[in-house]
Amino acid sequence: MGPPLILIETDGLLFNLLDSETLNSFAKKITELDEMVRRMVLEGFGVEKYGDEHFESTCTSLRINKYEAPMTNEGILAFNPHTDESVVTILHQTQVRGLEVRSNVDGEWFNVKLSPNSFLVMAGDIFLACVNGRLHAPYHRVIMRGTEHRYSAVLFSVPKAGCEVRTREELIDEEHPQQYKPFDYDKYLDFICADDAPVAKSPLRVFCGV
Ligand SMILES: O=C(O)CCC(=O)C(=O)O
Ligand SMILES: [Fe+2]
Repeated sequence: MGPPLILIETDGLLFNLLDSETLNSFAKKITELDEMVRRMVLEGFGVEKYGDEHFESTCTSLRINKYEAPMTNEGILAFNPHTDESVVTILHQTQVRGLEVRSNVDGEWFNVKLSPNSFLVMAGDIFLACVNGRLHAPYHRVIMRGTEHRYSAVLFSVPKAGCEVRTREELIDEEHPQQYKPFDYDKYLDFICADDAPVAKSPLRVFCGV
């Protein structure tokens, strides 16, 4: 279950998304942030030499989500728990909170409190596969409460259609045995979108775990 895709106004930053010039410059800025983060991670793992190849094989897309106000203070699940099938996800939410991330330590869900001018950067399944599982792709969901609609803007970097995803050899060694077999991104999307897709904390592991 996901929220409807919309292009609509709201308060603050996202208000201007109706205006295509602002939308373009907003998308450009967060695309730059996405690129910077990805370069830093590749550098951090000492595989920056793959940067050009990596960027040539990926693209980005921006999605604006609207969540209807549930008109109750009981938490309503508005987006099922999942990890993103992206390389990197960059998320901005308006003043209505709702995003929750599950702690890797004790499994507790905690509310993400972003200041109005900040963005949340998360690794997705694809980055995990590229670096042999040596990043954490957070399990997250959206819980709605109260009388206000919620909006979020999310930039996903993803492999281009038909691109193979594989772990960089330099990141596989005795201490870090290979975690994922190479796979075709489109086939992974088919797998997670299928009616009988497994409900798993890491569908990637089910799909191509070694
Ligand atoms: O709207 C949000 O805060 C989360 C959206 C999300 O997780 C997604 O689009 O993958
Ligand atoms: Fe997500």
